[in-house]
Amino acid sequence: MEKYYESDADLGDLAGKTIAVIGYGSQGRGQALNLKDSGLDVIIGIRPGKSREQAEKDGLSVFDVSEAARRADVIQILLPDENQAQVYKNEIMPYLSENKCLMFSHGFNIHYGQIIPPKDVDVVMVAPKGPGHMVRRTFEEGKGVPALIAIEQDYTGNAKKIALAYAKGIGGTRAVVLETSFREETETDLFGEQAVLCGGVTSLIKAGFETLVGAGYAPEMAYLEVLHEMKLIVDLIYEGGFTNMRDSISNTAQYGDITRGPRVVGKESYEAMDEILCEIQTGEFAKEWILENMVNRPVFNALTRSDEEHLIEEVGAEIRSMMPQFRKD
Ligand SMILES: NC(=O)C1=CN([C@@H]2O[C@H](COP(=O)(O)OP(=O)(O)OC[C@H]3O[C@@H](n4cnc5c(N)ncnc54)[C@H](OP(=O)(O)O)[C@@H]3O)[C@@H](O)[C@H]2O)C=CC1
Ligand SMILES: CC[C@](O)(C(C)=O)C(=O)O
Ligand SMILES: [Mg+2]
Ligand SMILES: [Mg+2]
Repeated sequence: MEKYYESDADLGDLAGKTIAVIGYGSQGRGQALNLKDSGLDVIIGIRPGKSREQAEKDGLSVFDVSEAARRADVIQILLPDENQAQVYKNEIMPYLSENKCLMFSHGFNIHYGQIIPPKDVDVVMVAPKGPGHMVRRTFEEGKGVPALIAIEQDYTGNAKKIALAYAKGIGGTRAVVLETSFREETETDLFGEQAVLCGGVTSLIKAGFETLVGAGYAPEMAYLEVLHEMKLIVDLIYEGGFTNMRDSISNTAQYGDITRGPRVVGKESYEAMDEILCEIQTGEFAKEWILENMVNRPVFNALTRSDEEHLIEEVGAEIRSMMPQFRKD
């Protein structure tokens, strides 16, 4: 894979260009503030509401989406994936004139054909591999979150330079920028969040918690054991891989880890992962998610509510309120 660092990217490639960040949520805010601090000309396209108020409070130039799209040379779409196609069609496409650059941080809408841009624009991706709040926090600490770039259309011949300059502007080249394709980013990102990072982890934590509480242990004990300590263990893996984590834990824990772990994530889990990946590759998941939004998200809402009401959330809120590190005041 091609890898890029600070010296491979030139902020000058965005000199004189206006970047419109469309949407001011997790990624929108993080990326826009970093771009501004990098000295680039950034404006925000957003509907009236909470996000718009926040962007104004942050001192950014704020416009309706269509006006921002009209003014911009680079249009970075950071709306929820499920809203992008409609906003694109009504408020962006009419202003997407020749030579502009259409940018994404996730390939869903391009890869699954929900947005089909005209041929006379660049279409690129700059996708930080981390939550938007961390994109901002890490940048403020003088570091960066790794990012992916992908080039879907290179009409101007400058698409890669623009993508690299943008990645530098948000701090990505301070870590590393990898070049991929829209397909590879979309499929791996969906798989990662469903099977491992979000779906896998929350299901694992819930299963451990329910097993301990079901066997009569105190919910507070179960929470500290399977949720609170999760971050401490994952931090060690993040910093230096499995070996680093295993250097830190007891030999008893390590023996339990390597002999019992594969029993928890066994054949059935591998089969489920294959199935989930297949649903992503065939577009079945994308179709399900698009249709779910068309009928006002009955499954999304019911399952979210049920998890919000889970005992682990109640116990967690109580325990965190006792710990100074979690107090917001
Ligand atoms: N969350 C993350 O960390 C990551 C996200 N991505 C990708 O980045 C993109 C943005 O995701 P994310 O940052 O999570 O999105 P959020 O849900 O956090 O924010 C979406 C923003 O879009 C605005 N918005 C929603 N609908 C409209 C509309 N119809 N017109 C105008 N503005 C609208 C929201 O404003 P309002 O307050 O008015 O609702 C909000 O400011 C997605 O493609 C996602 O896959 C990629 C990597 C990580
Ligand atoms: C892991 C979830 C994510 O893919 C991300 C923060 O990278 C997302 O879509 O939010
Ligand atoms: Mg992701
Ligand atoms: Mg994602």
